[in-house]
Amino acid sequence: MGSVDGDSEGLQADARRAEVIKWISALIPEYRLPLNSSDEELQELLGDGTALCHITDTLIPGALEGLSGGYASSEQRSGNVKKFLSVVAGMGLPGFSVRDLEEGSMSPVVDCLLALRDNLSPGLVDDNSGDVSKTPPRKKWRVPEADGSLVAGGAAQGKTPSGEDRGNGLPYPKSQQKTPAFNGKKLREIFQLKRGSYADLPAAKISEMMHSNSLDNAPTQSLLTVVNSILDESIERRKGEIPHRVVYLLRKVVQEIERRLCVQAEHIRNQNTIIKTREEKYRSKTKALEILVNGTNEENQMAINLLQVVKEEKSKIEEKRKFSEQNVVRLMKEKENAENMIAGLKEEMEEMHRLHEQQLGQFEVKTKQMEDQLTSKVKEFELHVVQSNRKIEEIETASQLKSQLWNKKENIFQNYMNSQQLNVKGLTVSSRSLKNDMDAFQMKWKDEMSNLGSNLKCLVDAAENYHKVLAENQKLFNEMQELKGNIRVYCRVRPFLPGQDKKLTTVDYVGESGELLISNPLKQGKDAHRMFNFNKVFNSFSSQAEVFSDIQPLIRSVLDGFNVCIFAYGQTGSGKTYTMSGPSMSKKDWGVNYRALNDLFDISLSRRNVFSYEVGVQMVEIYNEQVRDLLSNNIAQKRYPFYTIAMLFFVTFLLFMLLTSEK
Ligand SMILES: Nc1ncnc2c1ncn2[C@@H]1O[C@H](COP(=O)(O)OP(=O)(O)OP(=O)(O)O)[C@@H](O)[C@H]1O
Repeated sequence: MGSVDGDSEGLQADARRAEVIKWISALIPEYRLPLNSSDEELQELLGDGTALCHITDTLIPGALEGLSGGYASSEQRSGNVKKFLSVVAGMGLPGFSVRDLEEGSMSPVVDCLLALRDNLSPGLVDDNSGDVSKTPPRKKWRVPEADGSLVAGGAAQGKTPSGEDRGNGLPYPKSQQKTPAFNGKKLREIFQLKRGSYADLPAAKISEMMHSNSLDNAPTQSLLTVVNSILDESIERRKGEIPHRVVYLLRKVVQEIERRLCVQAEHIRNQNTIIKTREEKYRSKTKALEILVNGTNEENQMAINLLQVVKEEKSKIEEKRKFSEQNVVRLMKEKENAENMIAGLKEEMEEMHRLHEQQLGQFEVKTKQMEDQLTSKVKEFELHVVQSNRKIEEIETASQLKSQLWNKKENIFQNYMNSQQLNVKGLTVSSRSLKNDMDAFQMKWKDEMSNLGSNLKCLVDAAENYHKVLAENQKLFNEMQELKGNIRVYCRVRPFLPGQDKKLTTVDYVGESGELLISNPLKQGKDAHRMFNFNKVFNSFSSQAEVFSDIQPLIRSVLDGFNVCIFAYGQTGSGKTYTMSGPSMSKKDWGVNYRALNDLFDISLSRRNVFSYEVGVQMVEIYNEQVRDLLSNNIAQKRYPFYTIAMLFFVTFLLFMLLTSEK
């Protein structure tokens, strides 16, 4: 029987564990486990307490936050499991020890969780009994006995109507905590009432209770017990009404609870302010520490720099030390050399001393000999002196005579020298003035030469530029001529000759742009008027100069190396000779030929410093297919044959007359 009992107990434990697993899976799907999971698997899920905290947080949001605040003891903060256990204990539910969970004895853990489920989420219980229609048991308000924190019977009940979080317990004044002695007698009586007896409370009793301060002094748990009891009673009675006085009592109790919750909320706000102030302080401290760290870094950097400088100094000192060591070695060598030298010098000195003494002996002997010689010579000299004195006297008298003579000569010479010096001075003055004149002349000459050089340079530059500009100008000019057209046709209308009828003109209109309208009165319609277009039409009043002005630019092109041909064409008497040569030799009447020659000479004259031109003339008349040289006086030579080669006509042996000027 014992083993059967054991098996049935095991089955019960499995079923309970499966229930717990099912509940957890329904509550938090991410913790889903197979229903037939073992104790070990459940232990693995719940072991670190995270899942337990998660479950608590889901069921009672904010319950764990309260525990980490000022209402939880230091032991309760140590771990997630302890937090969970503190909440469970606060709700008056059976708990388990941390060790149970650590050692894998899951039975008390399962019991605890099932109790929690029954207490907080009965809706999640899979009720197989079919009593689904039953009203789920109302979640009850309870106050944890250990720390006095208030725990709501459901997640939704953790909030006040204003949305303020009231999930945490209200701290009671010390005088009120777990001291039923403070509860009034009336209230104790009410708390001791059995279920179903609140409705029957006499109004006088309730009123008395309301007027006393028993509600203010009552612990929150007692107040909640009253609320729970009244609500339970109202549920049990179903449609039965709650007496008005009980409702009044209920409202009063609820108001008291709300007041306490408000006080608690205020307290939490104060705590928050304190925490923020502390946070602010910590921030400022952190900043100060950062500044300190920065300062330390700078000092470190300075120390490193100093170390660097010290290293450099050290290396310099090392170098100096090496240098001084080398110096010492060198000085030692020099000392040795000096000592050797001193020894050599000493030897030399001794040798010299010896030689000196020898020479001294020789000198003494020589001195004696010399003294003897000197005394004999002094005697000779004395004799000589006497003779000399005599001679000097003779010479002095002779010299006096000579000096008188020389003085006379000197005076004469002095006079001559003075006159010569005056002459020299005059010469010097004149040579100086000459020299100054020469210098001034040289300076002037130099200035003029330099001016001449700079002018010459300017001239050369100008000439170079002139050539360039001239070339450019010529190019542009000839391009312009080309643009105007290589072949141009001008028309000149001859005026009526004396005696001609002026009314018979056929020229109707002469346009500015070269249009010429000719009318023919003999014809009708379209043929009565004919329009001709030329480069330009000169009317009967156009002067010789006007006609030449349009041809003039081409003459310049000739001197720039271009070939130009100007010829007049027209019937007899139309004015060709008039236009090309002119009616007379007066300058005003000059035709194109004379004006062209005049221009050729003018331009060649203006360019004479740059170019030299030769101008020549040939004059030919072709009349009745006969060529005549108009410049030749020889009548026999006047006629020349045509040679026709490829449609070009060449005239040979023409007289070429070189011209020097237009005259
Ligand atoms: N523009 C003019 N103004 C005034 N008179 C003109 C003009 N043109 C021509 N004449 C005159 O017309 C006459 C004929 O001119 P011109 O001799 O020049 O003609 P031509 O064409 O040379 O004749 P030909 O072919 O026979 O030699 C001349 O008396 C001349 O003075």
